[in-house]
Amino acid sequence: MTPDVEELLADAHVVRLPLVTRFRGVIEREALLLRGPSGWGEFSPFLEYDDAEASAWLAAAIDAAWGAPTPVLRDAVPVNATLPTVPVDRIREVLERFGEVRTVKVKVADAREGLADDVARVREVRRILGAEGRIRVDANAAWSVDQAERAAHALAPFDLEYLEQPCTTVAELAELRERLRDWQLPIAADESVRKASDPLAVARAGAADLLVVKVQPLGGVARALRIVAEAGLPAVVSSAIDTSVGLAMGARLAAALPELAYDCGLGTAALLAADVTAEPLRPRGGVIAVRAVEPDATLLRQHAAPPERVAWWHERVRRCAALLAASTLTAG
Ligand SMILES: O=C(O)CCC(=O)C1=CC=C[C@@H](O)[C@@H]1C(=O)O
Ligand SMILES: [Mg+2]
Repeated sequence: MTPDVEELLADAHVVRLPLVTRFRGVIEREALLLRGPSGWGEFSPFLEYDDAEASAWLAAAIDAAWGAPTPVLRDAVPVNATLPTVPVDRIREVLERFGEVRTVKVKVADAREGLADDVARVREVRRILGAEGRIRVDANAAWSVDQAERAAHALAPFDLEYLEQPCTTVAELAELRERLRDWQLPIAADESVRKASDPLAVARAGAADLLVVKVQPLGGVARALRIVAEAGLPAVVSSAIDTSVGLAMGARLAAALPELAYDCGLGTAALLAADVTAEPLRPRGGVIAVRAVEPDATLLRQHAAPPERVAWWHERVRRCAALLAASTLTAG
């Protein structure tokens, strides 16, 4: 059932949550939460995204709040810690927020820094985790093929689990994968899946060893499951720095995947200084639970975005809903 826009906005709440540290250049996260007959959904495309891109995120929120829930195969999902580009002396404090995790994703290739900063951060994470820990790095498409190859060499002593979206294009990823063939350093595709007009192109080109999948940009759990199945590659479910409502959507996807070989990037409630529920989906013992999340009315009020931002989000929902009505994305 596809609700009309008035139904979508009938029980919608716009929140603005502080982060504990800068991430993607922001220190606050805005999200619109909406309630339908199946529960709560989150609509939180980043502010700079255009309506065409944001409308897939709305389809995911509608799927969560109005759709039939997908059957799940597990009740907990192992997660990684996510380390933003903080100075080395803050690493321990940020990682402690995630509790006991065996895997850390380190953000690298920040435009304000150089490779030496990335190496220093990864070295410190390896020191903290010990030899058994797993470390992956995420360059958010910032490197050229040469830069990525150089970084792979510089980071080799720290035994990386994989390199996430080192370069922008599928062709670049394919070339890098070829150059790293003897290194046994897998390449994960993130932006090449979630921002691509064809999310399967990267798999078809043999340009990645695994996919990072996010429920909102892929248009919902069912659509993400189909993409993973058709790609035929291992998948890591990750958040978009969601509130606990969005993380519950991610946990449902992770819990529905037939195989889950990697820890998922769903521990990010630990990066929020506030959440919409008194029981956030924060990692405990290296996992998050697979369960529904009900926002707390007091917290929704306490973290309500200013009226002009609420109006902005409502308009965005209206425009995206119009786009969805004209497309086939909500058809399943
Ligand atoms: O995967 C994780 O560990 C957490 C999520 C995460 O890193 C991201 C969430 C949202 C936007 C992105 O910049 C970033 C990513 O690229 O994976
Ligand atoms: Mg990424």
